[in-house]
Amino acid sequence: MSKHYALVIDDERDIRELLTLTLGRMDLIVDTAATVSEARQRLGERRYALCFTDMRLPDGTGQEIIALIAAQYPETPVAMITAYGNVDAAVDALKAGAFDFVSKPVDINVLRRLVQTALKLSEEKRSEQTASSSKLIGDSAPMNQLRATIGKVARSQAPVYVAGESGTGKELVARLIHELGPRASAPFVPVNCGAIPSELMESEFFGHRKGSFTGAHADKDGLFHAAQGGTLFLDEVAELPMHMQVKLLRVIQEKAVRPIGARAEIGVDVRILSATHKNLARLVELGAFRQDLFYRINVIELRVPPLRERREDIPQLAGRMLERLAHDGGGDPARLAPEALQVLLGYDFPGNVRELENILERAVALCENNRIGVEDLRLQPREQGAAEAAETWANTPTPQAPSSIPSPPAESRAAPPVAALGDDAPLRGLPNDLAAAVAETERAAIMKALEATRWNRTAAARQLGLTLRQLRYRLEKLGIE
Ligand SMILES: Nc1ncnc2c1ncn2[C@@H]1O[C@H](COP(=O)(O)OP(=O)(O)OP(=O)(O)O)[C@@H](O)[C@H]1O
Repeated sequence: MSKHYALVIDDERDIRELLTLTLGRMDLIVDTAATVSEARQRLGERRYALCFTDMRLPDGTGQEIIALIAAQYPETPVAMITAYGNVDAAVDALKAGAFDFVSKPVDINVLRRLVQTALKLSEEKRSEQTASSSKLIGDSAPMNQLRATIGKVARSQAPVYVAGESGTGKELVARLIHELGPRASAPFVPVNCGAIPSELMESEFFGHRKGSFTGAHADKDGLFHAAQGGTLFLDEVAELPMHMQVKLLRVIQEKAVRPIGARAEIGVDVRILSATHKNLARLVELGAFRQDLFYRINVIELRVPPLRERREDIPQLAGRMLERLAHDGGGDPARLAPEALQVLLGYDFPGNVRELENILERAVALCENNRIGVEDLRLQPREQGAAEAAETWANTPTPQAPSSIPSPPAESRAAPPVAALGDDAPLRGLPNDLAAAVAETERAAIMKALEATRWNRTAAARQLGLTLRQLRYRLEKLGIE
């Protein structure tokens, strides 16, 4: 049986020694920490089966430790060490998320039971995690090959660039690389580079010090800090503005960040994974993405194949998705009529696995007697969608389709204007009506694009000449689900 590690956090040496000795007799290997910051460091270094923490520590509280573990190492159960008879403290600890508490002086039998339960708990949580690793569904040759590659790259520390069309599962792949690697017990921090306003990017990535700019009311840690010891996943990396590309390159090279307003740099140990549905190499050729950064993040390239290149995965994917939908809704899984499956097998899925999910979710809501027929899929005969997706992939950026909503200039991207319509907008004179008319035209154009792309927002945004973030903003504003 493999050895289990426990972490004891207490500023009293006697307690640390006593617990080390006692837990050692229960076959646990014990590390100790006397402060919150030491504990943070230990936790980043290995995966613990169990953790004990005192309530009051020189630089913080046990509650902080519990919160940290719950957020970043959820598979590790924490027990609070409390003073004998201090019921309130014990209750507070449990409320804060501790799985149990031990009172001082420590009763060895109580401790033994606690350890047994904790180890069982930790095993259960771990197997839940492993189950999450098996989320990548599909037994086709390309998927099996992808799985094998993921296994290999997970062990390395090299940056990986995950390429593939929208909805193919790039984020899922990035999560697996993290979960199967040595950083699994540290955080996986996904960040959608297209969703952060350009002017906030530096602060989001590197953090800032209080007072370093208007609105910096308190110190803030950045995403690199949040991913310390773990993995930072830069999704939609092609959306990074040039000035951030330069800064990011520096951080990757120096392995250090300097929060805005800070004097000193802070060392960061973060593995970088990145992805985009765009053709990054092509963007480099076009001068829209820095070549040096491209080489840095693209040490290993992994391609996630579109669904139409692995149609044999469709039945299994659909089956598992219907089970999940039934589980969420609390009934039996819906069944696909053979003709409906046939239609799915022949469809090109421009929005890939995400689109299949959407189609099935809608079909489950529409179908009768839990049986999904062809009509419940609401698929129009043959679309050029897939051809379009593939073309974007090859020729990024695609020529913008004539659109009634032109893309706003870069500097206005943080807060897209309510509308930026052409001269043909139906203007009706009064200011109130104008706003309503603009909204109406905007809604019509968006709905048209969404329907044409089967509600694939990324593809719809592209068709409208908007970034995904701009489209999301408008959807929210117009109250479109
Ligand atoms: N092989 C797969 N098995 C199970 N689920 C999958 C698979 N591939 C994708 N999915 C699911 O499809 C959805 C889209 O996946 P994901 O967000 O990883 O795609 P993506 O390529 O990152 O998309 P985008 O480029 O739009 O960000 C998710 O709900 C994901 O769980």
